[in-house]
Amino acid sequence: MKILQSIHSISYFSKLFQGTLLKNTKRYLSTRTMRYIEQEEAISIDQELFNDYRFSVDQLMELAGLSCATAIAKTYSMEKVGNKSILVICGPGNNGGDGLVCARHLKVFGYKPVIYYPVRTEKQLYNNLTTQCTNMAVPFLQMLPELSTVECTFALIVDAVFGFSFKPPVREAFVASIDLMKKATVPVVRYVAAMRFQCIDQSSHMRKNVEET
Ligand SMILES: NC(=O)C1=CN([C@@H]2O[C@H](COP(=O)(O)OP(=O)(O)OC[C@H]3O[C@@H](n4cnc5c(N)ncnc54)[C@H](OP(=O)(O)O)[C@@H]3O)[C@@H](O)[C@H]2O)[C@@H](O)CC1
Repeated sequence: MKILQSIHSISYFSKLFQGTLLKNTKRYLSTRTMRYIEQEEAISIDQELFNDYRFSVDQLMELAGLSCATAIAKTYSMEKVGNKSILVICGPGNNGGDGLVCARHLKVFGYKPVIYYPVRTEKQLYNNLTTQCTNMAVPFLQMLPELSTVECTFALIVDAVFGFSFKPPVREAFVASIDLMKKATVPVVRYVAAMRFQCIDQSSHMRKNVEET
């Protein structure tokens, strides 16, 4: 599960978009060539943001979701997406929260996000985020759509399932979602891609890493 273990904290991206460079991040930005960072590095960047810079989870999550939605809008224009929807698959943790924020901003941008959020964690933060989506008419699916439905209904999938707290193996509730993303021919967007303002689609890289799960 290399790609999941190395998924960046979105808070990291947030800093980029806010033009703030923290000490732990400078070493990742020394050249224009970006790379994946490992799970522990992502955690330490987040710790720095929380402890030294006193950011709150809500703040970072908002920036994370907005950054991801912005990256999607830059990569997949409304013309490219056409009349199709965007499937946002959310996990039970903060990465899933990032996905909920991303969906809300996609809606504001004029896209048609649809959320699949199979395991809801009872926390005020997530409850608020789901309420915001509901009130903004972003639909929540009760069931994961079939692959054939995904192919004809959705322009892309946003993978907001796991972040750096993922521990293999994937539990039953998310096996079908991971499997769907492996099989789908529509692009699968991961947060890691936001860094370069381009999204990882069904490239061999992404596919290879997903298959490592
Ligand atoms: N730090 C921050 O505040 C911010 C972080 N940000 C983002 O959040 C990400 C880190 O967030 P996170 O720590 O909540 O972890 P994340 O991986 O999203 O979810 C953990 C959940 O998944 C579950 N789970 C684990 N393994 C599993 C498995 N095999 N199969 C099934 N379930 C499994 C696990 O369950 P548990 O093990 O606790 O029972 C728990 O419920 C980070 O990468 C970045 O994207 C931004 O929002 C900015 C603010």
